[in-house]
Amino acid sequence: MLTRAYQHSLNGSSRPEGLPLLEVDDISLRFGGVKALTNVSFTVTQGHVHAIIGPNGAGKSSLLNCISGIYHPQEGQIRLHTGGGQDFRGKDVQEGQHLLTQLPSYKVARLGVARSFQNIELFSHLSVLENLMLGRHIHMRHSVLASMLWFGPARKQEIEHRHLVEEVIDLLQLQSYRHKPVGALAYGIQKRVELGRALCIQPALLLLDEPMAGMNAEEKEDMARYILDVHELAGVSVVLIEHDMNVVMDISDRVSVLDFGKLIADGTPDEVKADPAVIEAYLGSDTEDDEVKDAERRMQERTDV
Ligand SMILES: Nc1ncnc2c1ncn2[C@@H]1O[C@H](COP(=O)(O)OP(=O)(O)OP(=O)(O)O)[C@@H](O)[C@H]1O
Repeated sequence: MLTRAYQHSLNGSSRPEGLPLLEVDDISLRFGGVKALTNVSFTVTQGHVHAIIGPNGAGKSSLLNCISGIYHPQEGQIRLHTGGGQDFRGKDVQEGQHLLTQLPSYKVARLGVARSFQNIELFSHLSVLENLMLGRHIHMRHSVLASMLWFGPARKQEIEHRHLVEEVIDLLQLQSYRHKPVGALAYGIQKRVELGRALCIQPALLLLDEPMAGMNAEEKEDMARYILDVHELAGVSVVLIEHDMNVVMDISDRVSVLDFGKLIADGTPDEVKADPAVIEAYLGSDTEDDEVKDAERRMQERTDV
């Protein structure tokens, strides 16, 4: 629940809602003989929560790594669309597109593609506030040293960033943990801090890799609510990998399904739930023999180069 009016927009994209924000266009990624992704295409729309689901080893993390510039697919393109609206300062931004597949990960991050990882990647000895402030470094013009010395423009900059960070703390209800070292917090709270740090970037697109992994039912429910707040109140577009189908179906606008590196379905949660290919991928064949044969067949398909 929001407790006050926010001065800063946390959404770093100026694309009007409903327009394509990210286009994954026919990408294929191989590791030696293993086809991690084969001819995968789909579009993420501005203002959507877009889930990527699939059984273990389906290629979900590889796909997220391709979007964030950690992996570079051998074939295909990923385009991030910018502009065509007003940025968070109210300035008109011309429409343009960036080929993420040609950029190293730090340049993809500078375009506002923020991500969280399956394992918590926070500085455990630093406080919640310090971890969140680190999420702002991408926007800081003055050096960390100048900020530490706390003079002139560096001080002004620090105060401005601190305001935004306080709004993220408020949105994610982290007030009571502000000065606690992250390592001392419960797992579910640490995952929330990680979400907060990604949000402090003012992302154009937020990539979340299994934000609810390892959580109990109550923690999952909380996290789902915070993701919805990030989406509905802050207007941030989200790409989410998640194993819990109930959560995915509840909070997603669109779902893409991978199986053995191929896109087998792409649609609304209801369309995907009713898709026979998805049901087969999740439930497998009727008998144990069929299951083994099916797994062998699909593994063979995947390693045929
Ligand atoms: N760096 C790598 N080197 C070699 N093979 C890799 C690498 N990264 C992924 N793979 C392979 O690519 C395939 C897809 O793996 P990926 O981790 O993307 O799947 P996933 O759907 O995220 O799985 P999970 O749900 O278990 O996290 C697997 O066969 C995996 O072993």
